[in-house]
Amino acid sequence: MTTEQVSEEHPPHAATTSISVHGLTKYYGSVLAVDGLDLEVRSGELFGVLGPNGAGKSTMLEILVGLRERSSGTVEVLGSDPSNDRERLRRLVAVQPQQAELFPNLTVRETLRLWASFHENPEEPDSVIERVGLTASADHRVHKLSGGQERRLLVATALISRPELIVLDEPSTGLDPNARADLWDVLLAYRDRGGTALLSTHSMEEAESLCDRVAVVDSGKVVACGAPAELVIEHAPHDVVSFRRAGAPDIEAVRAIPGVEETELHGNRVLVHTSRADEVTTELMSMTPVPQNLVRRTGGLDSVFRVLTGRTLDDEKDG
Ligand SMILES: Nc1ncnc2c1ncn2[C@@H]1O[C@H](COP(=O)(O)OP(=O)(O)OP(=O)(O)O)[C@@H](O)[C@H]1O
Repeated sequence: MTTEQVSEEHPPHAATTSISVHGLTKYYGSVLAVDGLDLEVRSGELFGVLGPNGAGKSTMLEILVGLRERSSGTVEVLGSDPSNDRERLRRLVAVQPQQAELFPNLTVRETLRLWASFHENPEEPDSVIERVGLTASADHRVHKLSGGQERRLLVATALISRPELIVLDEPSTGLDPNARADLWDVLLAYRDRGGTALLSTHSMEEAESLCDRVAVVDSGKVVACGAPAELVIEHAPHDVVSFRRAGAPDIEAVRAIPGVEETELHGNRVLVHTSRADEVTTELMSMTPVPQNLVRRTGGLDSVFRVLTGRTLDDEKDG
């Protein structure tokens, strides 16, 4: 694709920042859902908001696209305040909520023709169908599609308006690994054509595999922001060797193994942080009793989240 095609597809926005949020706060009655949140999304990036259930992700996205009023703070999306300039943003921003509804008896092509009719300068439905990998299913009715195909059709309904920005709330929840990978390819291709995407997720794998930059949120606040690899190097550079807590070797003996930097009890697991995972694993396996269900992994965004909040991405907000 040439540079001219890119700019034709998504005329560059004057600023290089697509979304700018400062001190965003949202109360539901006495519940503080978003707590002084700051965020900046650059044009042309795939930006992830990563956090556990209840962290305030959906609330934040809804405020950004003008579906919900904020309690305080400033928000600028593509140069507009979503509270005052909904009409303009409706033309430039496509939104995919957690639960979107399609008409089950329409075919894929009919669905996209219908969605195209809502917009002034839509894309050609067949071209979008091809881009999301649904050409072979173009005449299939929506109720016959697999979960992954349906999700790609939803993204297609968002792409049909040639949005400058696409906002997706947990786009791959409930999909199997292959369907997720297909969906990620569609989003990456959109980004490569010059589009900007903001998505929420509670999957560290999705954030690591898909996103250029990630804001890690907890209890309505950004606790870290950056490229996934940078966040891991900064906050969780060690490997983690973990094993079942029940029947584990004496924890003091584990701590005494050369190379063990830190040990942690988490749920029913013992977590051992080390930058010498080979030697530590060998030592652990020679102990009595032998650690059970031993797993070794390099630090990832889940470790970043745990280091910064003391909880895991699977924890509920008040869990
Ligand atoms: N309409 C509402 N009325 C009252 N409280 C709400 C409402 N919507 C969300 N909340 C509360 O606000 C907090 C943030 O919820 P929100 O749905 O924004 O988080 P989330 O990170 O998107 O979680 P999930 O992944 O479960 O959707 C939670 O404590 C939630 O219970």
